[in-house]
Amino acid sequence: MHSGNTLLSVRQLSIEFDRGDRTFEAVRGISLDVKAGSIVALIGESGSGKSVTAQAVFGLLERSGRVTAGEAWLGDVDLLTRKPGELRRIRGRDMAMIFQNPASCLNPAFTIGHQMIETIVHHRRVSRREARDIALVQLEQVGLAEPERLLRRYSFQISGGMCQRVMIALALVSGARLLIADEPTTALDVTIQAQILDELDRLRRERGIGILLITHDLGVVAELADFVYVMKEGEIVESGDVYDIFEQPKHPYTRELLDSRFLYERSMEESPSSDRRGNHAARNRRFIQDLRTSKEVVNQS
Ligand SMILES: Nc1ncnc2c1ncn2[C@@H]1O[C@H](COP(=O)(O)OP(=O)(O)OP(=O)(O)O)[C@@H](O)[C@H]1O
Ligand code: NI
Repeated sequence: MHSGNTLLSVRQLSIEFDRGDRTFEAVRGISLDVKAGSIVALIGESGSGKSVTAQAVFGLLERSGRVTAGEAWLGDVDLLTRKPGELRRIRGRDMAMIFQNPASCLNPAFTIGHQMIETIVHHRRVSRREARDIALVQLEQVGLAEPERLLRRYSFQISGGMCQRVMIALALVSGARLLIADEPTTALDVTIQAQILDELDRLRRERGIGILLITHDLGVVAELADFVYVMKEGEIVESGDVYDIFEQPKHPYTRELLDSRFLYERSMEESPSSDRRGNHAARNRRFIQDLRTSKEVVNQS
């Protein structure tokens, strides 16, 4: 599963913020890889440095922050050494990022259509008319009905789930190979969450896109991710195949993380009440075993 080629390779990345007269080291020498066609989860407690890592790779660190060491290779380009203009081009063409609050990334001053067509014209040598057709196809591909109508609407006129799909469509029109998703479903209700996650899974399978997924939802990690990195206080404390991480967490912090949350609320509802008194870790392990069995069945058929 991990034999595919590496899309993103982060090496020894360190990030610092100015805080008044002091500096704060938010990320300390982390390394991670994302391969084509895989979903790599970045998990860890709040404030551990997941989002700033994503922002640094994407070239969107706030002004008070800076990369003090390290490399981030996208193919044979070190993103951290590129000039802003060059980075913008790469960002549009080779990688895309979707955020927790999609509405904030779409511009409320322009229609969805305007923004999609601009993006397409910017990245491909096509006329606006052709760009419009591409936009329609792409919106349909991410499961949006009535794309014609959608093109005329503004971000504040559509639901969060639709907005997130538009963001994914926008990411795709540029032909991105790498997608960074920072808590892409946190702001959405459960049914819509599942649909968006299915969409990400499909992108990975059908387009071979590599996805770096930041999430607090360990159930999502168990179901979708191939590989997991665990962050704590700016460092990666453990990494491994998703099954290994869940079945045999080595670092006390990972164990704590697994103990602290039941992996999948749905299974919680399905399990008999006596089961609920068992400890989280045991139930999580059982959940992972079931998942592994069901995935193996799918792979064999
Ligand atoms: N602009 C900023 N200025 C100063 N410190 C910052 C800034 N942005 C982030 N930090 C600090 O960097 C650390 C890492 O933050 P980050 O947002 O990456 O955490 P996270 O792992 O994404 O947490 P969460 O799960 O809550 O999203 C935190 O201590 C945070 O306070
Ligand atoms: Ni974050």
